Amino acid sequence: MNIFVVNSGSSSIKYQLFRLPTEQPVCSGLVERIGLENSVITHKVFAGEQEHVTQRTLDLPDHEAGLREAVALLTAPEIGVIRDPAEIDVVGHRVVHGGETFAATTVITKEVKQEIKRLFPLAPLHNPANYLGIEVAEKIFPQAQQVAVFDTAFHQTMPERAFRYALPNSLYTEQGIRVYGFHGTSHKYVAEQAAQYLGNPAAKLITIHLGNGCSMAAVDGGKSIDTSMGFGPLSGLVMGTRSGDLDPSVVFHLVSQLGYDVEQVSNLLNKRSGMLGLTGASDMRDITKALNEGDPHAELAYDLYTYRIKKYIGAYAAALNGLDALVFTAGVGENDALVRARACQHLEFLGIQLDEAQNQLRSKQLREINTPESRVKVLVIPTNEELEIARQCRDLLASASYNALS
Ligand SMILES: Nc1ncnc2c1ncn2[C@@H]1O[C@H](COP(=O)(O)OP(=O)(O)O)[C@@H](O)[C@H]1O
Ligand SMILES: CC(=O)OP(=O)(O)O
Ligand SMILES: [Mg+2]
Repeated sequence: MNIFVVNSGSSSIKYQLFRLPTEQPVCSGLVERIGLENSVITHKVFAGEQEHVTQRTLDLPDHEAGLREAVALLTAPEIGVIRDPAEIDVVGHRVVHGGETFAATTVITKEVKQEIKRLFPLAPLHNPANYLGIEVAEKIFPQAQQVAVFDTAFHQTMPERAFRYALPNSLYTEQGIRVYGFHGTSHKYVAEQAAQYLGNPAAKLITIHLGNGCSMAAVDGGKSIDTSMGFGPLSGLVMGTRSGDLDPSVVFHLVSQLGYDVEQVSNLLNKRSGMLGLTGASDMRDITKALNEGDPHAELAYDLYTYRIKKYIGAYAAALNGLDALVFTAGVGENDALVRARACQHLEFLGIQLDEAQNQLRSKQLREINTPESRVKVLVIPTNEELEIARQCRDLLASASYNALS
């Protein structure tokens, strides 16, 4: 079974082609800096231990252009891994917001697409990109089964005290206003990897996903019990362009005193805040460069970003009533040693001791970056949302409920 997985992030598209039951991908790719100057597509084809890399710098104005470029490489005469798009049996899509409707992986129908569309206002940076990915994939792979895997699904195990807001009950019961949580596919994947590494399925973990969007989860025995994003992917940590936690009074002030309308508030908090608002750049590599050049805005932004992570570590250690490991993952979490060092600074009282030399080492493998004495393990685990999505597509299509339907 050929499963092509499409993960449309807010600034990137990641894709992998799996020929199941083999879990090693046939090829993978990353389209970065979509909508910015000099987008880059990096396409890797795997053959045993060998890896053939093609990289192109070009201007990709949107996700559609990015996905079309990826498919051109999939079928390219010399490096192509398929001859015809018809060889793809299943396209697995990451969909960020599934609301209350989707607690599990779902075959995409017209009704499912309508619901994903209805949720646009709750995830304005993501669901439109995910939806577009589905529409483009339906055109390119018309014979394939299209499947959606939702970021929100993993967090459905949260207890009510964690997922409810202190608002009138009817806003939850009638309008579905509650914490949903996001990046669930990534939190689930790295939490499983960590539990396996620790040899402890009951491990108490804090998973820290730092990409363009950032979130943390408290995971107890494989179940999410709390997470930092909420009704939409806007609350919690400081992100590339999103503010994270904010007193709603700021919104009242923007509207009543500064004349903002809803669209402008959403645009400000989703697209012009976070690291971009503080430094003028949203990509952490650009901010690190500014930091190294002594830019005071970059210094403050780093401080805010890492202090927020540290506060959530404290909160989740309390929520979990103990802690076995911290797990850093995603673009920033896997690569930025300074972020990890500052987020873990002065947490010795919680049993967290980072080993500075281990922290500096670069690797694409799971690694331990705590000192030997550290009571809590600090792990860097490369996330693999695409593999997790492929597994869920496989399980859904093999399930009795799917086969009863078809
Ligand atoms: N080597 C690196 N050092 C620091 N940050 C990095 C590095 N590589 C990637 N990043 C950062 O990771 C972020 C993107 O993470 P990613 O998980 O790919 O995001 P998304 O899936 O939300 O698009 C960007 O801020 C980028 O600068
Ligand atoms: C939900 C979310 O923030 O996703 P991303 O990190 O891909 O932007
Ligand atoms: Mg991502």
